[in-house]
Amino acid sequence: MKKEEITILGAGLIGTLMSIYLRKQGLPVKIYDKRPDMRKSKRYEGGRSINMALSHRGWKSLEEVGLKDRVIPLAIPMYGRRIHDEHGGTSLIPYGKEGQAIYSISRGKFNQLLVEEAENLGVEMLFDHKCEEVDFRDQTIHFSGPEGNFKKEAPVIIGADGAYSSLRMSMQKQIRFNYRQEYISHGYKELTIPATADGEFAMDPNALHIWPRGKFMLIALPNPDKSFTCTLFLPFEGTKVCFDKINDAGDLKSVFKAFFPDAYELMPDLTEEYFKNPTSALINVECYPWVQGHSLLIGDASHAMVPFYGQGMNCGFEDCRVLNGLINKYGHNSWDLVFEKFQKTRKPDTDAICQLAMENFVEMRDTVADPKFLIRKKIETKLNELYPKDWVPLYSMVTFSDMSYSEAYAQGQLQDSIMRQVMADPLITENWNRLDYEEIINKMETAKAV
Ligand SMILES: NC(=O)C1=CN([C@@H]2O[C@H](COP(=O)(O)OP(=O)(O)OC[C@H]3O[C@@H](n4cnc5c(N)ncnc54)[C@H](OP(=O)(O)O)[C@@H]3O)[C@@H](O)[C@H]2O)C=CC1
Ligand SMILES: Nc1ccccc1C(=O)C[C@H](N)C(=O)O
Repeated sequence: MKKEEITILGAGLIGTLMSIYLRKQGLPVKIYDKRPDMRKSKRYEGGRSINMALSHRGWKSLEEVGLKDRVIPLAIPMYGRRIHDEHGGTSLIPYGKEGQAIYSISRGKFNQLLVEEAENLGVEMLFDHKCEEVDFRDQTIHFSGPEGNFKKEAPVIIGADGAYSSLRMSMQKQIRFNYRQEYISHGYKELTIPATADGEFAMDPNALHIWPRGKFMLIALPNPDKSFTCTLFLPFEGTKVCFDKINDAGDLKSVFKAFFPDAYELMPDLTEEYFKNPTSALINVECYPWVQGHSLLIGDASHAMVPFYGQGMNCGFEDCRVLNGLINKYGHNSWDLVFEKFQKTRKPDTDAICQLAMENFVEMRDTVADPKFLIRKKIETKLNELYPKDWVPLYSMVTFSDMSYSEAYAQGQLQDSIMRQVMADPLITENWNRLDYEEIINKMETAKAV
């Protein structure tokens, strides 16, 4: 039987990785993207990029398509969060066990690598082509491109066209399509800590730096050129420190001097960058179903999450691996079945990670600065050492395993309820090392059985 051509919308990280998976199955694939070819234009240099943190789920997909070794040189390991206090002091909180790290990677070069690999495998790439609308009655796509507007038949469509997906917008016009979007109260601004005059990193390169300040925070992730991409997360308005109240170089300087004094010293271009770079918004999108006829949403198009768990890309890469597994299992001509199974199995997991991503914002900007957070980390690390099968910290389940996100979420809730009881002891700071760890595990097992 002739193999149907698959049309992918979006040449971002997810669309390109999906195309690589499909080509490896011998399927014909075309990708359309509304932007110019990133190899010829400076696509992501808009001052609105947040470095991503590649972790186990992402690496697993890259390994499966044989790309892990080519991505390693683009990525820098970060073994923990380096917390900066208001006086310039720092401390490191490890992410997991010794040697476990998340990897800082910037979007531009990584995306280029995936585009090149896709093209080498025979994927046809059509840049400057915008999907205007999908008509599900006859599976056609309306494009605008350099050759003008045209309509094209597309027997199988995968929408990887991001948080503002055009495929999803067409689905929204169908009946019984559920959609929810939420802009959070905070926005973000990209800033830079450049390499030092002698070409070195200005801070510890193997950590994700956080300046947690309660309602707001600054973070910095390392780049291979020895600079750091920093992201300032502030409320848009309504608080003492917010984007609305920083109107000139003086306002900016007083905020940075008061709250980020050590970072301030390392940012010679702060004023210029701050007023040049846009302030961007952060959106969470949930929708369902993801399927209409032979069209399917994946990646941010189906579940755009806030960036705080560093899982958006990892989750999207896992989407590709799961979808590829289903195609392998049910064959190239069972799209109804494959798409249905995909959305049913995947939706609870993406709901869980969207929720966790929201919650991790509070942890990063606020909780990490509480000395009790460190004690709790120590207790959970010890529980994991003593009972590695029974107690794995939530962060590790999400970041260093491929246990389903929904299972990790449920187990995390359970562990959280036990830890709240443990932490309620007013003498916990002194007593944490003398706790009855077996009793904690038993409590958790009992709660699980209920
Ligand atoms: N670090 C960052 O700043 C960002 C990181 N990401 C990461 O990437 C992950 C995966 O993103 P992914 O799902 O690939 O989505 P992306 O937004 O990265 O990629 C989607 C691509 O589709 C293009 N597109 C949008 N609308 C259309 C259209 N109508 N027709 C054709 N092309 C279109 C987008 O262009 P355009 O961009 O112009 O809309 C973009 O190139 C995210 O979860 C996140 O982790 C994503 C975005 C920003
Ligand atoms: N890449 C990011 C971009 C923006 C905000 C957070 C991240 C993270 O990766 C956070 C990390 N997982 C953490 O929990 O410390």
